Parts: sequence; C-alpha cells; structure tokens
Amino acid sequence: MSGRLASEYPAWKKLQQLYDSEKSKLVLKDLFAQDPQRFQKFSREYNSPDGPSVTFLLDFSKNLIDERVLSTLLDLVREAEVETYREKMFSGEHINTSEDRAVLHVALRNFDEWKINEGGVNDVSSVLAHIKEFTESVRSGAWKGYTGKTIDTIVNIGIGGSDLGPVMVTEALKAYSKRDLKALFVSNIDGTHLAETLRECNPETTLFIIASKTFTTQETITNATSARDWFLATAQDKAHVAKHFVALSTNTKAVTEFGIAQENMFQFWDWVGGRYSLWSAIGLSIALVIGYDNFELLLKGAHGMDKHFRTAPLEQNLPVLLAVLGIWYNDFYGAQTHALLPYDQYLHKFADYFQQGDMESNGKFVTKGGQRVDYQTGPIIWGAAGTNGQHSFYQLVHQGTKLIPCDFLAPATTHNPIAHSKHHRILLSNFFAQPEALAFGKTEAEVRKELGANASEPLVKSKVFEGNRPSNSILFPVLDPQTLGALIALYEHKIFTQGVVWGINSFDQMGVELGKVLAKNILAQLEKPQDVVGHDSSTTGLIHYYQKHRKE
Ligand SMILES: O=P(O)(O)OC[C@H]1O[C@](O)(CO)[C@@H](O)[C@@H]1O
Repeated sequence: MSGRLASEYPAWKKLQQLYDSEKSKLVLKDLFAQDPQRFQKFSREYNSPDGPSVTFLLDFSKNLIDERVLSTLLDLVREAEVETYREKMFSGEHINTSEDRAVLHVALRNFDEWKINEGGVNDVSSVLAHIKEFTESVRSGAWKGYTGKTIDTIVNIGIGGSDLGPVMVTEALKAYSKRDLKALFVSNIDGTHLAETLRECNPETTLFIIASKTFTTQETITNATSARDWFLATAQDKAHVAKHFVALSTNTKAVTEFGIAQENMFQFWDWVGGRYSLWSAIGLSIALVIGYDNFELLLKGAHGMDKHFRTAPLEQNLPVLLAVLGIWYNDFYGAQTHALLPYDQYLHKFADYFQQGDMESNGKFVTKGGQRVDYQTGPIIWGAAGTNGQHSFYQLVHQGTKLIPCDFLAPATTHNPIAHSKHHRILLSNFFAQPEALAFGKTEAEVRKELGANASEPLVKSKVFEGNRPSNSILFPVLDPQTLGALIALYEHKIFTQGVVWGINSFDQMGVELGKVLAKNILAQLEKPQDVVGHDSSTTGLIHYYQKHRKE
C-alpha cells in the first residue's frame, strides 16, 4: 500500500534470481526424499488465540519452495511493510486512499474492543443487538406478516457483496439452519431470477431483505421495486410493507424514500467494503437462518483469525504464508489462476464467494501511487466442490499445460455421517489422494511397468503424470460457524497481504464502473433504431439485431 512497485524491492529481485537458478531443483519428489522433516517444517496448526475454539492444519509442504525461498518471500513482506499497513488497517487509517476510507471489516467482529478511530465503530454493538432482537422475533414466530401469519420465507435481494457472502455462508452452515425458514436469494437483474423466486413465495409469509450498501445499485433497486409491486398486488395497502420489507444499508435517505421505515433499517458504514460485508448488517439473512448465537460465533471465529494475523510472527502467520505462496506462483512461475477446492458440499459456494473477494480486491493494474505495474497482480480464482471437480476439470489440472496452484479444504468429521460415514471416508480419501497425485505424479517407468512390454508408446506417454504441481491442504475438525469465520478471515487477510506487496488498493472497485455507465446510456437508446448513436459498428449492429427480433 506504500504504492511502490513490488519489483523494486531487493527481495523481489532475489526471488527472481532464486527462481532462475533453483527452479530445476524445486522438485517435490526430491525435496521430500531429501528431508524427512519437510511436513513438520512446512505445516502449521492454527489454534484460535481466544474466543471459541478453532483449530485446523495448514499443510503447505507440497509447494515448490525450500527454506531459502520461503525466507526470501517473507523478506518481501517485510520490505513491503505489510506489518505497518496491517496496523494502519486495524487502527482505522484511511488505507483505501482513492475513496478516502478506512477498511474496517475487522471492527465488525472486534470483541476485544481494540481501540479504533473511526465514526460508527462504537455503534457496531447496537446494530448487533438490533440484529439479535429482530432475528429472534422472526425465528420465534413473534414477528407476524400483515395477515397475522408467521414468516416462513426470507428473500435477500442484493448483488455482489450484498449477496455472495450471505449465499455462501447460509449454504456452508446449512447444518445449523432453521429448516422451516426458507432462505432465497435474488441478485441478477434478469427478471427470471426474481420471477422464479417469487413462484416459491407467499406474500403473507415472506420477508424481503433489501441488501445494498449504497441503495443505488440498479439491479437491487429494480428487483426490490418489482418485489414490492408483487407484494402490494396482494397486500394492497402500502402500510403492510413495514411488516415485509427491511433494508440493510448505509444510505438512510434512499431507504426511507423507498418506503422502508427507519426502524426496519439495519445500519452499516462506508468503511465496510461490499465484499467484506457479510459480518455487518448484510449478514442479517445469515443470522435469520442459523440464529444470532451462531452468527456471533462466526464473527468470533473471524476475530480469532484477526488476532492471529495481527500478532503472529510472519513465519507462523497463516494468511501471510498463503499470500507469499500465491505471489511465488503468480509472479515468478507465471501461474494465471488459483483453484479453491473444498471437499465439503456445504462449501460449494466458497470459490464463487472468493471470486469477488479476491478478484474485485486485487484485479488492478495501477499501484496506489498511480504507476502501471510491471508484474502480475491478482490471480483468477475459481473452483468447485470435490469430488465433482475431479470428474470435470481435474484432467487439465493433472496433465494440462498450465500450472494451477490449488487449495484443498476438508473437514475431518461430516455433519451427515450416512452409511456410518462411508461417504465421508471416500470423500476424504480423494481429498488426500489428489494433492499426492498432483505433487508426485507417475513416471514413464512406472507406467511401463504397469502396462507391460507390449504397450504402445503413445499409450505410455498419455498415462504419465509429470507431477510437481503445488497445493495447500487445510484440514479442520468440523465445519462449524467459528471455523468458517476463521477460514474466511484467513483468506481476507491473505488478499490484504498480497495487495500490500503489489502496492495496489485492494479496497476500491473502479473497474466495475465503465460497464455500468455504458449500460445506462444504451438503456436510453433501446427503443428505436434511430436512437442508437455513438457506438462502434459491432455494438450498433448487436443493438439493431435485438430491436429487430424482440417481441416486447
Ligand atoms: O451493496 P451495493 O451498494 O448494492 O453494491 C453491490 C456490489 O456492487 C459493487 O459495488 C460492484 O460490483 C460491489 O463492490 C458491491 O458488493
């Protein structure tokens, strides 16, 4: 965040030299053979420094590193002053310089009452109390709809950070959910999303949660307005809106103008970035689904990780370790992507969530100082739940021409031990096998031995796994709210650390603006062909084709 080019740091230059001279020696098979202590050296157990107990193992021994590479990567972190900028974040300095804002999602889970200098920070606990009171009222059935019926469906209307966090967490913690309260999410402006969702709703028993930090986002306001029209078509009286619509926002004026009473608005602040907002009022749908106490455990689990990130030495600091490993592949090995592969069906939205979390944060080509970077910044994040991915894209991960660093995540114990946990044992055997296969592969000699002397050359070659493909493994006892909180915070701080090293502002999102502006202009031109002006021939041609073929 100093805004310096990462490539100017001495450690960066040293890493380049190490890569050039040592790459051929960084072969996992040899590194493990040479050092029986490799697993012990390159794995860490996390134990929450306080709060609810969270523990997990991060095994990063299957990475293309040795001690020299790791210590140079950590030198890079020191030279980039990550520790200084980390303190600036925790103390409320305006490190989001382009928007002149503090970055304080950590203040939303600050159960230690670290002193933070920023307006609104002291109101966090009263918003949490509001969330607690409201969720208990809805979950107990005390909150009634306009005809006196209990709420049985909630619909969160929001997009980006006002959708992805609640979706991911409510899915991840489904085992803790109130099964008779249906949670639905509408994000896309495509009317199909709202229409199909409303088919599952009864206006008498549905609560709409309009989640928008700005309360100006076109998709959300349009969906919310149409949802309100749908509701009023049955309820008739606008006064009934109060029982069925609440808002999560920083924009009181726009919320009240929409017709939502101020007491039904849950406040947060401009220092909460959209993609870091599930800990704020944006998490209301989470609290409704899993109960306030579990929501608080989620926050406390994250706070434990905040404390670890803030205080643990760099060599032990898990977000920092994940960050530097990512930098090693992204900037020296030329890896373009990073895969998140949870072996837990409950985490099937984890990669989707961190697509925004990481790519909106670190997908930037200009430093905070305004210079064009001369290296790669944020990777492309993708992934899917195991074992589905194995039957889809793992072929390329194992034998393709691209290097894809992977994070494998899994719980030791399942919430659903059906068939005496047979399913889970099979799942975990895959979780253990995939990183092993990626790292160690299968040699030509092994293939020949297996196939026998008569095997054709092309067949032998096609069955060779080169190996030496890196991965991290994260193994935790069970996916509970506090562990999930810690894991999300782990990745948040990884993203922060990488952003500081790359010298970029991880907390604005200027790159999503241009498309929005152009769409607004085009929307005004869609009626008549003669209105379509000021575009290139391709865009004009596409709009004309649409105008020719549309029915309504
Ligand atoms: O909560 P809001 O203000 O509706 O914004 C939704 C999303 O839009 C963005 O600004 C851009 O995609 C995200 O950063 C944000 O999470």
